[in-house]
Amino acid sequence: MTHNGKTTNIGILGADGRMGAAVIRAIAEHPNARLTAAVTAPQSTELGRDAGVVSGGSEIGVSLSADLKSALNACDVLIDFSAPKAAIDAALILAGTGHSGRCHAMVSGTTGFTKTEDAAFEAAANEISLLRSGNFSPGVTALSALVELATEKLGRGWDIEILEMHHRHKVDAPSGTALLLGEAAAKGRGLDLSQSQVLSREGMTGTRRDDDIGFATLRGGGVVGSHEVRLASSLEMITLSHDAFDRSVFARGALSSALWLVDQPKGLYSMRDVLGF
Ligand SMILES: NC(=O)C1=CN([C@@H]2O[C@H](COP(=O)(O)OP(=O)(O)OC[C@H]3O[C@@H](n4cnc5c(N)ncnc54)[C@H](OP(=O)(O)O)[C@@H]3O)[C@@H](O)[C@H]2O)C=CC1
Ligand SMILES: O=C(O)C1=N[C@H](C(=O)O)C[C@H](O)C1
Repeated sequence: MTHNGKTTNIGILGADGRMGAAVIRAIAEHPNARLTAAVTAPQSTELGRDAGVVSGGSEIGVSLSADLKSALNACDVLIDFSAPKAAIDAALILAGTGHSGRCHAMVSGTTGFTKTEDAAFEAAANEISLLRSGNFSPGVTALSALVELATEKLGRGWDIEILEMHHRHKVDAPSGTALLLGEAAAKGRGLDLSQSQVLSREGMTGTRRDDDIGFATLRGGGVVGSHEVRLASSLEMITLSHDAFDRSVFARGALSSALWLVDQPKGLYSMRDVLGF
């Protein structure tokens, strides 16, 4: 992907988290991106420290701060890997009439939103350029297109089940990626995911309904992110799967998305728009 040689100023929300650190490292390696703001939670013990050092690299002259409004005056685009409340607060400030700062674009990878929170967050896209994805890896973006194609072509008679495994520190389930793949499967089959999803199973569940889309969640160790979509008929089964080996794959995808988004008009975008799937 080309970036027409200009330098884009980037702010990161969730700067001292696992993904925040990975994004800061990715920015440091990119010739057309510059970190200009690093925001974390008010209670963080890292406040005031240099963002480059906190991310495990060398000093870059940007201190970690809890001042989101100042950060939004210092960047062209905000990359968010934090928590649902923090992400929604940032989107509301950006979209609000009181915001006159330079930033009018936000890339968000935060997961774990309720349906109500999803709607509140995405409403910001009426005023700003907002790109969100449950997974910024090119591989998962391709996988979601493959899942949609397979479920569309195979049609009924193939049961859809989605399995995910993540590290022991993850706080939400099912993962944003599992839900994204569920949306793709539902779209291909012509279903509404909110009507079809079975997010977990326990006890006397009864038999499976034809249009169920089942989810299963595993947590353990340092697993970066593994997903499987199983399509099972009575005679055979297809397994479409993806494994992320390193968080840098998400960080680089989010950064490419941010460099793409700054040139887009306001609206809601996904990784599939960035990669042309
Ligand atoms: N879409 C994708 O490709 C990917 C998405 N994710 C998602 O990104 C999110 C973050 O993941 P990860 O980095 O592993 O989690 P971490 O817990 O390591 O990081 C989250 C960071 O956000 C900070 N934070 C919390 N509240 C606020 C706030 N109000 N303002 C500013 N910062 C805040 C936390 O600070 P503190 O610790 O002090 O609370 C922490 O530094 C999760 O939702 C995860 O699912 C993760 C990987 C890839
Ligand atoms: O929390 C994580 O780590 C990840 N979260 C995202 C998700 O919820 O799918 C993406 C990735 O799988 C890692």
